[in-house]
This record gives sequence, structure tokens and C-alpha cells, in this order.
Amino acid sequence: MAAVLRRGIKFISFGSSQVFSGGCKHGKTSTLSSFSSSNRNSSSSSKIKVDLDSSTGIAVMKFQNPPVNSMNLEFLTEFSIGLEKLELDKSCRGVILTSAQPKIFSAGLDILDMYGKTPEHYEEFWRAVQDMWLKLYGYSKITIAAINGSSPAGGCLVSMASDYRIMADNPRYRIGLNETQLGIVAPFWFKDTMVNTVGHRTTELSLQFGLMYSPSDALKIGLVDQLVPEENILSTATETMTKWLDIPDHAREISKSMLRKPTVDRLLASRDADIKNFVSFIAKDSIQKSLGLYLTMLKQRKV
Ligand SMILES: CCCCCCCCCC/C=C\CC(=O)SCCNC(=O)CCNC(=O)[C@H](O)C(C)(C)COP(=O)(O)OP(=O)(O)OC[C@H]1O[C@@H](n2cnc3c(N)ncnc32)[C@H](O)[C@@H]1OP(=O)(O)O
Repeated sequence: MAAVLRRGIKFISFGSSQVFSGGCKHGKTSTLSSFSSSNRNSSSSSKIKVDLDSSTGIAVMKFQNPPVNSMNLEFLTEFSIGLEKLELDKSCRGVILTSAQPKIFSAGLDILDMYGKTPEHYEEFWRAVQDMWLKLYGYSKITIAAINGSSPAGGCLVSMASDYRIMADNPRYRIGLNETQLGIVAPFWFKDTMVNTVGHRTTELSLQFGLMYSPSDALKIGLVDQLVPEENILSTATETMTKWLDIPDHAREISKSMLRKPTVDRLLASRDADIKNFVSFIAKDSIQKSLGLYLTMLKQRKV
């Protein structure tokens, strides 16, 4: 984690906006020592590009972990730290999450981090997955997922953990929690996030079958909030964010917390047990065999 912090997150200015300082809606100035120029200089291996326009208060986090934005340990750590930095930056009021990879928002958790590794690795990996979700689901600022490609499993979790979901209207894209298709099980907090998004009955069917939805079906069940032509996704996300920014921050934030805190608290109360469950589950021979088969099928393009 410290290594990722040292490497830093890439921040780029655009338009006439200042990066990291000044220009916030309420006239406050914000500068974070962790956004020093030396950090920026050494951010070329960054897996997430962050553009913050402090004149509007809108940040864009763009996933750039080719080929498919799978969320490995490094990506997850960088994601959590990036969110944390923006949460501390008073010039940022909302974050748009999107992908720099064509056709893929995120392929979900990196299966290679769950296959053939040591229990210590599984433990570290799962803690990073928990950290990311805890930060995003309990985030005080506005988050909009601009889902510009397929978004299975962990990618769907990130989308659902955002406040609003806009998906590119491309019938080839899919979104959903497909864990059972891999022979694994979405943990209770993935399930809770989905129940809170689409309701209990839809979650029962989705999780058991590992259903992946087309954009139009995702819209029907409320898994996404809006479909737009692919080329308009970022502009629509920015316009939508502007509407959310009209709401006074404190009132929106308390409302969000009222709705989400009980779900966050459930994991906070059982983090260690959840990690223990994950490690013993994922290390089972039968589960490793399932994941091995799924990886082979992926490589043979049969998934
Ligand atoms: C008792 C209860 C206890 C609880 C226990 C908890 C258990 C664990 C819960 C775990 C929860 C969440 C899990 C996940 O998120 S698992 C990940 C699920 N993801 C998927 O199934 C997506 C699989 N990928 C695809 O469908 C496609 O790749 C794509 C994303 C639609 C992209 O298609 P494409 O044609 O553009 O690209 P493709 O050629 O398939 O892939 C390119 C290379 O990337 C590799 N790859 C794809 N996805 C992943 C991944 N998730 N992890 C690692 N690697 C991935 C793919 O193999 C290709 O590699 P290569 O080029 O052949 O080497």
C-alpha cells in the first residue's frame, strides 16, 4: 500500500481548471501535500488516471488497467487511495468512474489473485477488496458510474456502489454478478449491495443464476439508471453530476449515509470473519478446480 502511495495517482488538469488547489464552489482552497509534483512525476505506471476540475468540483477516475481493467491487488489499492485523496480534497465534490479501455468497464476481480496463491495472499487481496467497497459504498461525495463497457462481478459491484449508473447503450455489453457461473459465491455484502439496488426477488434470481444483463434489461430491473449512446456517456455523466451538485452537500450526504450505513456497518462488524471465510472458501481444492477451468475457458474464448 505504501509503495502505491509513494508512486502516487496521476492527476491531470484540463481546460482552465487548476489542479489540487483553489476554485471550489464555496470559495475554499484545498491543497494536499500528497498531490505533490514529485508524486505526479512518478505516476506513469498508474492504473487509474484522475482528472480533477476544481472549478466545477468534478473528478473523473478513469480505469486503465489493460486489457480488461481486472481488479488486482495493485489496482484495488490504488483505487481506494485515489478515492480517499479525493474525499479529503475540498475542491472535489463528485467523482465520475469510467474506463479508458474500449468495450470494458471492468472485468471484475482479477481471477489470478484468487487462483494458486498462498493463504496470506488471499487474505491481503480480500482485505483490499473490502477496503475498496467500504470506501466507495460509504463515500461522502457523489459518485456516478459511467459504464462504458461490460461490467461483470466486481465491475458490477463498483457500479452498484456508486450513487448513479449511466450505461452505454450497446447491446453487446453485459452487467451483473455472475459469480456462480465461475463456481464461486458472491459474499453477503455483494448481495446486500444488490438487494439495496434492485430488490430482494431480483437479487435471488440474479445471484443464483449468475445472470448477466444487457443494458436494456439492466435498465428494466433498475440495475442501471439511464442508457445513453456510447459517445455521449462522459458528457451525460458530467451533466448529471451538475444536477447532483445543486443539492446542498450536507443534506445529500446525511441522506446517503442514513441509507447505506447499516450495510457498511454489517461488514465493519465482521471483517476478520469475512476474510477468514473467503480464505478457507477460495483455497478449497474444488473451488480452485472451478476457477482453473473458468480461466482455461476464458483463454480459449469460450466464456
Ligand atoms: C461461503 C461464502 C464465502 C464467500 C466466498 C467469496 C468467494 C469469492 C467471491 C468473489 C467475488 C467476485 C469475483 C469476481 O469479480 S470474479 C471475476 C469475474 N469476471 C468475469 O467472469 C469476467 C471474465 N471475463 C470476460 O467475460 C471477458 O474477458 C470480458 C471482460 C467480457 C472481456 O472480453 P474480451 O473478449 O474483450 O477479452 P478476453 O479476450 O476475454 O480477455 C482478455 C484477457 O483478459 C483475461 N481476463 C479477463 N477477465 C479476467 C479477470 N476477471 N481476471 C483475470 N484475467 C481476466 C483473459 O483471460 C484474457 O487473457 P489472455 O489474453 O488470454 O491472457
